[in-house]
Amino acid sequence: MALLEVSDLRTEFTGKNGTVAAVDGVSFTVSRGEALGLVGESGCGKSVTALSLLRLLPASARIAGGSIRLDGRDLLALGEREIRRIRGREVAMIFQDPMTSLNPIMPVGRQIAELLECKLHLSRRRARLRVIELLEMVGIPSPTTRVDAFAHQLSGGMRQRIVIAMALSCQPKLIIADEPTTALDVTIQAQILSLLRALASDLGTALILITHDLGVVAGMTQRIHVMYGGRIVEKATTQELFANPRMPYTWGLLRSLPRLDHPRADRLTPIDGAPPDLADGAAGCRFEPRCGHRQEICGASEPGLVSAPRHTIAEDGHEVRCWATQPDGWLADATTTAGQP
Ligand SMILES: Nc1ncnc2c1ncn2[C@@H]1O[C@H](COP(=O)(O)OP(=O)(O)OP(=O)(O)O)[C@@H](O)[C@H]1O
Repeated sequence: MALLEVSDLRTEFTGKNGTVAAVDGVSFTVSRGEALGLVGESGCGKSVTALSLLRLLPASARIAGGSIRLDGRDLLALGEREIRRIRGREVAMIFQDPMTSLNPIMPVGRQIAELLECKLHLSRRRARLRVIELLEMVGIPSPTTRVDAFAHQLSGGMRQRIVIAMALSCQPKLIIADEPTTALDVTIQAQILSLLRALASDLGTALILITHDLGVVAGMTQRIHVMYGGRIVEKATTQELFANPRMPYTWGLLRSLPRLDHPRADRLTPIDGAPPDLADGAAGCRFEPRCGHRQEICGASEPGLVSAPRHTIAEDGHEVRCWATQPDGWLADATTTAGQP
């Protein structure tokens, strides 16, 4: 049994202009200790998917369908007290801006200690000692001093290390990291990502890494799911996705990545057009208006997420939502468009 099983999840926002499904029919699993990347442009539904998992949605949103199972337990059926027990203790979240997770008027160490006292029932003294160990583990220099620092006295990278220590403090089974390094300098980003990867893998913690940047998940995850317009449009192992991407949207994401073999910045090609307006309820493939390979059927009806044809891929389990690259599609054999600006 997978650690996390998300099935046909649908999360809707209701506002003045009616109801839109920000997450629409999303299904995926995460195994124990596995790292999964959830990738796509801004607004494609990555964060809403993550917030749905822990039922941390804003008041204007609701989970309208599907199921979320953690270790076999249906998280959507739990009461508020029970889901609160799961947060932090079994599933922890790391957000983009560490300041959203840290209390500015409480020493950082005390914030982690409170979690340990409340969730693991450690005494105040034992919690403080454990916090110092955790700060050491995430590479905070002089942890016995820094334990009493306030968030504003630390750099952005140090704050994110504190947030990682907080996420790991109760030894959760799963960490969801939503753009954990976007707010940091590039050099610090790499340090924080490798720290997160090393700690999660040492401790056997599963990880869902959410990012708009395929480059970030390349070295961090075993599998990648690409999202577009509230849907998953491609699923594959990380190696397979980079070797044999099948969906034109994924090709676009890959073309917009800097590459060492194409050092000139002008070789980067952003994807033309804007993400879809989820309110317009178009019948076809959601990427159709921006796709350079579209044909009539693409605007008329939406393809399902199906296994890619075996002769064009190296691995089973590779799924794609695209008329063009399905077995009898007009790009059924095209595999080289990827990353070839
Ligand atoms: N507070 C909100 N009110 C109304 N609609 C929202 C709200 N938050 C998100 N949405 C809708 O959900 C969609 C998905 O948003 P989400 O934040 O999950 O995207 P994302 O892929 O995580 O992008 P980003 O990286 O910018 O956070 C948005 O395009 C928008 O339509």
